[in-house]
Amino acid sequence: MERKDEIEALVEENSAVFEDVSDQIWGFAEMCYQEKQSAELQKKVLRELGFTVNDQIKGMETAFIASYGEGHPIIAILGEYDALAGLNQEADCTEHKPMEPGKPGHGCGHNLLGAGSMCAVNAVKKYMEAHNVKGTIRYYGCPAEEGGSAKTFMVRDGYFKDCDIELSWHPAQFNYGWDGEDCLGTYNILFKFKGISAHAAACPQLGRSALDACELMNVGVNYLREHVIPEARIHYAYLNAGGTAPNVVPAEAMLSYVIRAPKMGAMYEIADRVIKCAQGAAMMTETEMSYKVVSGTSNLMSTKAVLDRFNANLDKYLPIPYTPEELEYAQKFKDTLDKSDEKRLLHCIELTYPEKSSAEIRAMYEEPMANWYCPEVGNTASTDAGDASWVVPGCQLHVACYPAGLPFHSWQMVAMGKSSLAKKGMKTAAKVLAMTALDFMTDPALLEQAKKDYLAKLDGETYRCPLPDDLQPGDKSF
Ligand SMILES: Nc1ccc(C(=O)N[C@@H](CCC(=O)O)C(=O)O)cc1
Repeated sequence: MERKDEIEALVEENSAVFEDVSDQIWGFAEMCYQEKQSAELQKKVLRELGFTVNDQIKGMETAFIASYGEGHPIIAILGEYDALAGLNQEADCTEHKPMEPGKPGHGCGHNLLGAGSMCAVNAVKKYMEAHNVKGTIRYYGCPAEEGGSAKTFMVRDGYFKDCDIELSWHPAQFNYGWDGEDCLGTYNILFKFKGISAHAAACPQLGRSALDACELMNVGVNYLREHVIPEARIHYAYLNAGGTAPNVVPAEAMLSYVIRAPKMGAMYEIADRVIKCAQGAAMMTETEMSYKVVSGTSNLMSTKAVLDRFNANLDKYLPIPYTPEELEYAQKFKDTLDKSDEKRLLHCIELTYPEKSSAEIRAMYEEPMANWYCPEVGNTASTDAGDASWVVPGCQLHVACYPAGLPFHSWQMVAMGKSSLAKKGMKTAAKVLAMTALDFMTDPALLEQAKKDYLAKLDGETYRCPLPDDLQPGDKSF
């Protein structure tokens, strides 16, 4: 049997357990570093399948590394399983309908993400056993992708040091290996202002408002936005607005800023300018300002040889065999979307299929699911898998689990997370990941090429970890 068919069979025959893991994690919906049940379930399943589990990962109770085999090549497949705040939603429901309002939900498909990667390492293990393949396959159980940058800590603390290749995937709206060009590095800084409280009517002249300082900082940053590269993003939230009483001058207030840019150098420069806005605001209001970096991720450095293998293997498993019912289901969710994104999506298809007429492009766009290869451009996102890609040759795969245009971090994405359609995407991802892992495990020349491509991509740059040396995972105390 061809390897492609053998992997297909291994994924399909063993998929029930991973579909169940995905559904259970969807239900747990645990956030940033609190993924206790999600991690326990995955460790239990992987141990039962014959993997050795190391869960003594520095500072992270919900991280672990499961491995099978020994020696090089060591291939890492990364998994995530954290949920997002406030996105709770009833499964399969085409209207926004929280089951428990305010509770978290899997709005970025991480229930499928971790389970799909587990499904891939299991298929690789079974293939290695059957064909006596030498090497090591690992599953990296990575918590807190959403704002916790767990992988960045794992890179900083040396957990990727001996890997030869790292592979990841993300549930998506299109099918493609990600070249990482529109991936942005992130830097999360907390700003604290200390003022002096006073009676706001009796002695306002004695008060110094920390809230005013925050507002002036935000105004300063609003002006700054015009003078940074257009790809940059600067977003913020109030963590403490200084209280709820207008008649008390707020003595303390706090902001959380996330600065993003496609190149790390540009990101650090913009961060320095944001800090200047904070200093200026403190000077204007005679308050004291301090700041702390609490998380950070690097842009994705896709290795060409890995990207090419992802796309070649994706081609082997597309189109995904959806049933008419699944396509009808997808269309119902597609109908809930804002049409204003249409131009960008049509443009993505045009770029990939320049030989097609505009009527053909439109017809492809109108399909309920994008069941073909097409890189999505302009959907800028960040990921802590970026840090892994700076230290090990690797890449991130995208497989459609949702219709084109369905936004990440939306109630629709939560609603579709348990569907058979999304699970077909998960299984397709597992097949492509497993095939790609085996390509690198069994072909030394290809592995060598990946190392060359990785160095070429770095082009002499070295990795600078965006996290302070002494920062602990999940520590947002300030
Ligand atoms: N292939 C993808 C990878 C990451 C994301 C994503 O939404 N990431 C979050 C998390 C960012 C972080 O790492 O802190 C974001 O951009 O806000 C989306 C698609």
